[in-house]
Amino acid sequence: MNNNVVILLDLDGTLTLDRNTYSLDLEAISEIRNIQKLGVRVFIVTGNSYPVSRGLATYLGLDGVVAENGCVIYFDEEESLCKEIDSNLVLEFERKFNLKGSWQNRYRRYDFGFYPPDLKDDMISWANYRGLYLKTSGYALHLSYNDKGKEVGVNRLLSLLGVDRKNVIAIGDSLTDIDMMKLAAIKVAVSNADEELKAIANVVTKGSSGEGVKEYISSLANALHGSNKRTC
Ligand SMILES: O=C(O)COP(=O)(O)O
Ligand SMILES: [Mg+2]
Repeated sequence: MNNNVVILLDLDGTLTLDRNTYSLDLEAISEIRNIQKLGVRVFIVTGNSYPVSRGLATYLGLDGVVAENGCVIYFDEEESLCKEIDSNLVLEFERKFNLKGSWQNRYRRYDFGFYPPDLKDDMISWANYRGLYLKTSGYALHLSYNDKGKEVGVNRLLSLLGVDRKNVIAIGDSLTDIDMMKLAAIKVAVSNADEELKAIANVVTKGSSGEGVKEYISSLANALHGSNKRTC
């Protein structure tokens, strides 16, 4: 059994049917179930809030989560890793740039989401002047004190897991996945991913979003099946 391979899986735009929907790709989830039977552990690594991410991981039978773009992790225990943003500052940003706050913001403490997702220079300047950082996932703008994004939570998770980086696979679709790719030996971008992510990936799937996840995980399962047969 291969119990030291870890998959870090982005959610929106990766495990979903496409980058313009929140509907999950059920065939990709079925492939995840199969590869977990081979001892591979799968974690959701997302910009979504902790309750949403942990709830989803629980019901999908995944091994844990990194939520709020790296600021909260759950693996056996919950850990918070970033500086909280004062709610008045969140409101000031939302009003100043006439944005719509994510419905999940009431469940967030460190990384807040806003729509539309388009980054503007004046927003970045406003944020940086206050020691804050602004990123876009393509789904939403994200404001936080964490400049390293998902890398912060993934770094902590991997140290808790004690896995070697060579056994870490990361799969994503957007700019906010670039940070976590630094900690993975295999960097997978789905075919409809942002160009900047594809540029640093060492695998680009043929399929888009969930189709790409299904394609990659199915090929990985076949490879692990083959290696398990050889070692029996
Ligand atoms: O929360 C978002 O904006 C997108 O979430 P993701 O990191 O799962 O793509
Ligand atoms: Mg995404």
